[in-house]
Amino acid sequence: MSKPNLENTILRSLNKAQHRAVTSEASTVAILAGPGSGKTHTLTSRVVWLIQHMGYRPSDVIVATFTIKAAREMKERIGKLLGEEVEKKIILGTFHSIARRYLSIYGRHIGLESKFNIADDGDSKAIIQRICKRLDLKVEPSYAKAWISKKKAKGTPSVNAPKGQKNKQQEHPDLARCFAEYQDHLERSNLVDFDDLLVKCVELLRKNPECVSNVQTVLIDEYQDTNGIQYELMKLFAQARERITIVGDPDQSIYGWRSAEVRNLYRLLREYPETEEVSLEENYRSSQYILDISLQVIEEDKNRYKKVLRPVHTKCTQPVLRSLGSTSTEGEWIVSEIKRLGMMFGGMLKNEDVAILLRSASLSRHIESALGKAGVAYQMIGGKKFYERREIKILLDYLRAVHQPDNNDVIARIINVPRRGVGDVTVKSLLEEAEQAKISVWAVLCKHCRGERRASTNIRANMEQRLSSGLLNTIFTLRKKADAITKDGAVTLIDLIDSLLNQLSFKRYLELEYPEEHETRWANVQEFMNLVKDFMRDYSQMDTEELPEIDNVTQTKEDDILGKFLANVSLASDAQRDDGDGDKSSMVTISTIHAAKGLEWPVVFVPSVYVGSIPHSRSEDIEEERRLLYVAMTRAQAMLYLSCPLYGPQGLSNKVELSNFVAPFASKAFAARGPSIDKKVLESVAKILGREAPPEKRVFDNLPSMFSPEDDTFPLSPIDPKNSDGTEENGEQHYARAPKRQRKDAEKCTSGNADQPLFKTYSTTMEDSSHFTMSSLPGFMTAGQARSTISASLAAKENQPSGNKKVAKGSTHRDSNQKSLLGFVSKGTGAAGTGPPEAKIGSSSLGKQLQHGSRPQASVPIGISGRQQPILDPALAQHKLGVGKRPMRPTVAKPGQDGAGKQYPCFSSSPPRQPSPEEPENEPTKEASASSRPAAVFHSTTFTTAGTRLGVRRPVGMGPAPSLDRLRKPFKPLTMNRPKGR
Ligand SMILES: Nc1ncnc2c1ncn2[C@@H]1O[C@H](COP(=O)(O)OP(=O)(O)OP(=O)(O)O)[C@@H](O)[C@H]1O
Repeated sequence: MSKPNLENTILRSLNKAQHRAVTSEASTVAILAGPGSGKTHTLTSRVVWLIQHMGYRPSDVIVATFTIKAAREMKERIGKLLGEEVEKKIILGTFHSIARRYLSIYGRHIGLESKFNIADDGDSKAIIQRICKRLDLKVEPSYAKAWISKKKAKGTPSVNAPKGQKNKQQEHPDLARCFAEYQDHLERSNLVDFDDLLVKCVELLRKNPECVSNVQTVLIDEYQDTNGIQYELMKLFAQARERITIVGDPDQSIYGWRSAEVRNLYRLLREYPETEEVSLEENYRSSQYILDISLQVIEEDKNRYKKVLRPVHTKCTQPVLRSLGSTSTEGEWIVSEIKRLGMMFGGMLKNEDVAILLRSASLSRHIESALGKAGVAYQMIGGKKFYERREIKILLDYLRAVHQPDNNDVIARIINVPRRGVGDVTVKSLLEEAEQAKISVWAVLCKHCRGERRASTNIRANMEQRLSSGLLNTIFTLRKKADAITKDGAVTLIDLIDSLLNQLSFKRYLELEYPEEHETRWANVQEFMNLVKDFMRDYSQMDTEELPEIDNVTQTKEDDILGKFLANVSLASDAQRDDGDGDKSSMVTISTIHAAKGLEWPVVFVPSVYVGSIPHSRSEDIEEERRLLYVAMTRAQAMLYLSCPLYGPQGLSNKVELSNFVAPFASKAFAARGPSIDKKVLESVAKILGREAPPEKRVFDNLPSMFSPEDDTFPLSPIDPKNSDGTEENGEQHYARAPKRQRKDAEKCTSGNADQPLFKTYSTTMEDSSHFTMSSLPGFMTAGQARSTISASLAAKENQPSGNKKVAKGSTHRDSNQKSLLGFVSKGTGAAGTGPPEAKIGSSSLGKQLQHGSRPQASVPIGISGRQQPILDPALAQHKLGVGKRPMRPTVAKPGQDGAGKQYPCFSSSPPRQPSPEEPENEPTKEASASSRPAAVFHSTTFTTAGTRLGVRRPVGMGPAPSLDRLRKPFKPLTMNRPKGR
């Protein structure tokens, strides 16, 4: 590309403020702007401008980024504009990589050999542990390591010469001693740790400014996250000409725990008073709704550096704050919403367009398991998949060994965990010995410990002793316990794992092995316990897995609970495994919020927005937590979903409250459920993403049968089991899972109080089938319904009045307060008003509503007190739909009706009917629309009956596929009116 052309290309892609920043001739330029305002874009353009237009040599330009990913992306963008040859000459990378480059070339000047090695985190930890032990220092090695690192990161004068500077440390004198010894060790070994890369580079450039005498300009990305030593380094890089450009956003400073200093911004403006400040005020990333709501969150921080941020995009859809009953329901809802969006956007939104951003990696388990169950591929950024985390792997290995000790690999992995002084050589010789004797390693160990085999040279007697008192005893004890596990719960899997944790002193083990992150790892262990609890609850209902008995074929009763648990885990982790060669682009991204910085996705979910999660219970800086939520929300381009369960991962003992960062405006600013997707939404999302909206016909044609186009599969007001019937025990069952036996649950529900929404606020055509004439169609009845119908039919023949009598089993008499099917038809009567109100999400409502398990259950009309009740009113029992009769055209909305009613993309199992002029009041009200459901699903019976093939079809006479707008016409009950509120 020729020079003027390139300049044009660059400048054309910029708005006015960006243009000013890119072409500024000031020595120091500070671009301070909000998320999505094009800071990175501007910085990249400035690099190109300075090289192309100002004629700087690429090798005289330093560009420092915060992450390797950001460096890579910037290289790519610059490479495209200037060519790879030019791009390669630019000194572009993270602070650490740039520092390493200088040290390897000029390190000799400060006594550093050019071939120095880098001590990684593990090396540093081991060195410090050895020092503390050797010198008997009275400090925790982990604390000492963190202390040393902090000292270095701050860039204090002591960092270069810690030895002998006794007055610098207020803390324990042993810390200073440890620091000095550690530094001494690194120097003797020609090692440089991560912090030293920066510290030594500062030392080099202070003493030898000529090393950077060529540097024309220095540009820094994500400036708000630089720490003290990085600030010093920036100044030293730029010392020859003092030309610096920084881009940053104080609202996105989220690395305080890594000694990042927001104060560096003020320091820069103070030390370089001539700095030209440019603010970028247009947000190109997010919809207006997303931006507005994110700003509401951050503006609560009254001490922040205020900036203007205007959306360039339209409102699009209102961000969602969804209330769910439990963390597992939350995971399931996210998956259902991802799938719904995929379908309703006709393939325009794919899995790779979705990110689930978590405050802490330990929250990922429910999400991972829901995605795994649904077969949705995902990738993790900023954290390992749950089952791959070290602490979880160890526990699973132990359980596997307990279950099947002859598994050599497992024994080899745990033989020295926790440390038992068994090295690789011993393990190798054990494996060889086992192989020669053709027995398992476990058997070899047992023989050694019983004295039946002589210790080989490598397996010394004292080691045998250690193994027998450690590994062998642990496994033996646990095996006994595992054998005692029974389904009745006298000894449970939880007891077994508790005992395992005790035997291994696992918490202590994590503290010693992972001094800096033992709390997170222990949180994962607790999460693992929750997983086991979930499994145990499910297990008690696992009778469905039994196979029917066959004559003369003996069955073995499967009561191996541990085995079943391990098999479940293996299957789940297999579903979660990255397919190495698979198409990574079709994966949903799960990321920590920290790791999502600087990135963007069309759709973003932020689960577990509750106090304790965000703000995090262990965080010391509440405003940094607020900024984290802000960063998460502003990653979203078109659609943003926040969610909050009633209870945290520990279940009923862990009731949570909506995060105070969103609570004050939750009810006004957020929608309570995912948006309806119509043509307008399709087009506005497409516009934001710069994509082509799919034709409506394609969307429509591809909707599968039994598909609900609305976010209505989960209740808007989840039932709080602790409030539902007063007994926590029941609640626990309720909360844990949607009970398998829906009848039982329905019975429970009928005894609730009318103030609380005992029923789910959603339903499907299938579940409400008993309210439709469809129930009377052949092949669409349960046995119970059939029995009731027959009885009802007989009763109708006898023309018996329903009366007020109590209903006996099998009787066709209705209870006095039970509405007949016709009762539902008559307007304003019956169950109207007893249904739950539309959920209002807010601090007051969240967590107070009742929660109803995780999956839809059959709803039962209020007043029907048990399964014996007739499902159909006698008068209607004889009502038949003529077989083969074509369903009529669904109700067409009248002009002036808004879209608040129900949508109609597919067909109900019930035949549609023509609008009736007598029934204007029966139009669903806004309230009713939440609880009535879209006629979005249909049953294959519809098609069988109508003599059509399976699949989404338009009824005869409907003409071409309706547009999505058309589909959004208010739902009208098809053959009868249902009371409001249901
Ligand atoms: N002038 C512009 N016109 C159109 N799109 C732009 C413009 N400037 C930036 N963008 C687009 O806006 C989005 C956000 O840009 P960028 O990532 O540079 O923002 P940022 O300020 O660095 O965001 P964050 O601080 O959140 O990381 C990108 O998709 C980018 O291509």
